[in-house]
Amino acid sequence: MASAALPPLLQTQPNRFLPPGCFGHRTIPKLRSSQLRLSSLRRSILPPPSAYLFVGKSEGGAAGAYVTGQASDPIVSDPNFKFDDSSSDQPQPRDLISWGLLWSLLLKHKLRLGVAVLTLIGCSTCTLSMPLFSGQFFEVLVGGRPEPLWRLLSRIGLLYMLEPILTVLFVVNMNTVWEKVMSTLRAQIFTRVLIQKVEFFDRYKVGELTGLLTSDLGSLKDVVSENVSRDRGFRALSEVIGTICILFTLSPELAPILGFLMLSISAFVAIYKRSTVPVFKAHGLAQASISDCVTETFSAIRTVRSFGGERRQMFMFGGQVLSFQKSGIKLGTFKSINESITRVAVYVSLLTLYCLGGSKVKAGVLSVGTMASFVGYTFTLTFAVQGLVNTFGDLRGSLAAIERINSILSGVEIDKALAYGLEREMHIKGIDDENKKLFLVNGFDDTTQHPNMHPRSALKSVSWVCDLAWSGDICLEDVHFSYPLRPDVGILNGLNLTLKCGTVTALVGPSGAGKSTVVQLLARFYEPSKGRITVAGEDVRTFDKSEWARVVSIVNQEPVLFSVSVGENIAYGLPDDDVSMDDVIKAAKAANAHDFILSLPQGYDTLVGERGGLLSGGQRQRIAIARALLKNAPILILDEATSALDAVSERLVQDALNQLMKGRTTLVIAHRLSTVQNAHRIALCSDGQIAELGTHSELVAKKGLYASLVDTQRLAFE
Ligand SMILES: Nc1ncnc2c1ncn2[C@@H]1O[C@H](COP(=O)(O)OP(=O)(O)OP(=O)(O)O)[C@@H](O)[C@H]1O
Repeated sequence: MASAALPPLLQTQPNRFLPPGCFGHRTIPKLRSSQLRLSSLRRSILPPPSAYLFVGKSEGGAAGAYVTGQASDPIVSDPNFKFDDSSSDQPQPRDLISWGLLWSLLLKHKLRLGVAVLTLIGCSTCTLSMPLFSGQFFEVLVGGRPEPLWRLLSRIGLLYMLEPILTVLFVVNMNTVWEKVMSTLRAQIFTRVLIQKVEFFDRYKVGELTGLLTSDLGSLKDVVSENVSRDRGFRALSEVIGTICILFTLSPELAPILGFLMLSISAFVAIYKRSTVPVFKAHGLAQASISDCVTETFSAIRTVRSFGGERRQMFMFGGQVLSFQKSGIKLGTFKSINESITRVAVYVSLLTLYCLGGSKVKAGVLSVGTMASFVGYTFTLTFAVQGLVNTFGDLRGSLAAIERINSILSGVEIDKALAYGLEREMHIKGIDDENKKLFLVNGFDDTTQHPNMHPRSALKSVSWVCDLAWSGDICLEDVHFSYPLRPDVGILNGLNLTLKCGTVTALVGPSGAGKSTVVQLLARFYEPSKGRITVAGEDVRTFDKSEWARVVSIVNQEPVLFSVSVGENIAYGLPDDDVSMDDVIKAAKAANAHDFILSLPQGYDTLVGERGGLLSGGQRQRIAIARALLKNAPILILDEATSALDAVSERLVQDALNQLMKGRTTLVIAHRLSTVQNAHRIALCSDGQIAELGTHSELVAKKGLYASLVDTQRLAFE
């Protein structure tokens, strides 16, 4: 099909294939006051403003043009386009968080940064002037300075007034800039995790990923927000530099003593820097495993209870707490050694200063005032150097956190078909608010920020995927597949299966045969390693994944609900649209869920608890069906959707499913063969292939594996 003949991506068109009673998401009216607001569920990630008109060239010379400003999607298709995710379009891994990136994010707040720098100079100048005024004060007292005392005191008073005002301005501005930078980083890292391939989530635990966004980014945040006080961070640095300059001006002979102090401390800091990295790293990892253990324990609390696993979980948690404690103590020891060495260096310097300076004052070479200033500056330097060392410690922790984030997220596991589709949508569905700006960062990530340069800009137009799915068969052609984490184990070995349009195909077979794997491939959580999946003859890889997600609905044994209200869970069927309450109720009625929802304490506003834990299995299932009804996708996958239910719930859910299946291309996976005997076709999957195919009676008559499975189940029932 030529892309030019395709309907524009944004064109609002009623779906001619909609079964009666279902809801086309393009035609849902705008949000009214009585409608659900889904702001808590909706998040947007948006493109660079510069990207509204561009022409790109994919790697390997595949040309692709993409003009988003015209509310259409004439993505030029390249007949030679290769669907190889693994080779040519893989960018070289590079650090996700780099100094360059942080700098470019900071520069987005030039004005505030400018104010922060000026106020930093101002308050540091005030601080640095104080010992000088103390010296003058002593000079006036001993009569070495002819200035009246009140004039000097009024100048000191002005200084004392200015310093806190400038400090407030510095802290507020610096903090605001950093908070904004951190929000952008958080949003970008969240997005980066979100668009990883599914195997990434097989590899990393939720706790580890949570740790990236909480503790790791937290330590990066602290490096500035915890270091804006007087004796830390930039102020400490400016005070160290300023103090040394003043000391050299006041007394070129005494200043080298303090210079030596600085050198020795800097040398220590350098050694400290090298030696504490592994300790910080271990500390961060220990913290991540604590959060991992907490997440796992509490999310599986019922399993823990039912097995009496509390003691085991306690010991597991205790072990992790102890290793966190161990690394924390080690870290503390490093810090204390550092502090002591700093202090020793300062005390030695002070003592030297008293000896040398005292003798110079006695000899009349140095005034009492200058000597008093010198002592004052030594203390200023003491605090500033200590603060600087602490800041270096925090910086070390942050560098270790950045290293952790980079080591997890700088790989090349981005699901490019998903990222590209998401990005393309963001070009179109702009939301002009602060939320959008969080994701609008030029140059943050090559893969997601420059769709014009993306090899996938050569993908064909996607706007007709829905039409194809409503009208064409789905074919799995010679599909081979191994899970990325177990590449040597072949799960599907040349599987061929056609899901005829608008009919129900059941996939049955022994446990481990690969039935759910077929579902994962149809949902495009993974792509086949060989062979292809087509819709009306088109390879599904020609469509971006976010568009494909709109045409496939999955209802499985354990539907996951979000911890929001019942209504919002149903409306999640169309997460990007404003869904009216009427449509939610219609979907709930069709799913046999309306009556029980009304009996809940707050009806559609009742919160369902974490993962829907406040509802029964059957209720959760019917809400999931209502959600799928609202989604109105042409392809429906039911993966053991009723297997966990009792007889009454099963009947209610089955009625709802019958409603949902009408007119859709449906794949049903079930162990209980009685639930699929009315399917138009039954495919028996064995060893990653379709071994038998036909209607129930055909397969029973064949007396093959299916017939023996039926017999086994009948015997078990009797
Ligand atoms: N994410 C994964 N990574 C690695 N291997 C996996 C993964 N998921 C499933 N497998 C393996 O793939 C094989 C097929 O699993 P699949 O879930 O498709 O079987 P099934 O036919 O649906 O089984 P059942 O009827 O018991 O649900 C199994 O051996 C399983 O261990």
